[in-house]
Amino acid sequence: MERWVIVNPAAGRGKVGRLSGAILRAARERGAKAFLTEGPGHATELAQRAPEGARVVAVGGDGTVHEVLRGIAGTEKVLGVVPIGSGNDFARMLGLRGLPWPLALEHALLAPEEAVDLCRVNGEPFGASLGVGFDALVAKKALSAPPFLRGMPRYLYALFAVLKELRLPEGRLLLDGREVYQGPLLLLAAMNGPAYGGGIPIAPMADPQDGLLSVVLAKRFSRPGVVFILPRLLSGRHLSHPQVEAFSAKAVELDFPYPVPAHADGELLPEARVYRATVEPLGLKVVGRRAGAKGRKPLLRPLEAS
Ligand SMILES: Nc1ncnc2c1ncn2[C@@H]1O[C@H](COP(=O)(O)OP(=O)(O)OP(=O)(O)O)[C@@H](O)[C@H]1O
Repeated sequence: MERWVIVNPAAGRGKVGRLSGAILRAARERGAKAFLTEGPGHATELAQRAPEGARVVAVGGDGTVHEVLRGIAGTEKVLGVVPIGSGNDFARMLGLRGLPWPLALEHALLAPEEAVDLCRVNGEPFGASLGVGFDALVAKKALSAPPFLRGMPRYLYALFAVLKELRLPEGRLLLDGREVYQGPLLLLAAMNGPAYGGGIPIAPMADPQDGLLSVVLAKRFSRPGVVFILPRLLSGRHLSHPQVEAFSAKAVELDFPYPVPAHADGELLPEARVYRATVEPLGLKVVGRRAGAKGRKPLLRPLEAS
């Protein structure tokens, strides 16, 4: 089996760039082909070029994983991850965080494969998360924040800028073809894993092997309402809020009277009026780690057992 390692030097706010020489060397010493990405979209091209059945390891954060996933979804290639990004929610979903990179690389290259659900939105694959509405608006606003703001201050700036001009769209939500909501909508998250945005536990109940999307709907919120729910969201206590509802479904359709921003795995999608998300149960081969994690109940069944 061929092993390809795709390293994004821009991930982890430059950390991957500083380590890239050592990572490429370590990968090649273990018999893998190793590549540095040259810009956005390159990881997808490289992953597409890997031969059928290859193991393709993404070194970086969720953006890198997302790009590699776009290149391998629907094939027999296996996705491995060395999480060194600023957001590592896909790795978190697989129980892969906390290993120093040399061990994470060793694991990604050599550990047995498992399978998780493969999700798509408007045809585009995603690994851990889809967010429509407020959180995507904040991510979009962060792109145009003053350049001297970085990390958390950049997101706080974007959050308050979006809050200032908050206007909730009217949304209509259908789950498995049945309308479950029509009205003002702050955000909708359709999740394969429990967290997005670098560990925000928006859907603590999500299980990447249940063949379902875990859906969290935040309905009518005022500006102070958004500010007050944030600490509850950060500690996973938001689901009992009267304007928040949780569901699970195989198919999610959300439509609006005008285009509303959305992100998949933290990457902004082309803005659309209608978002349709689906799940292919256990449709993605990955190298996970939950089964072996210390003191943890195994959550990912080995491929043979499914
Ligand atoms: N060589 C490159 N130069 C600049 N950007 C690149 C390069 N290769 C990939 N990228 C882009 O880097 C972005 C960030 O990657 P990733 O999300 O993996 O890292 P991160 O540290 O979690 O970053 P962020 O927190 O900004 O999402 C991706 O959107 C990807 O398109």
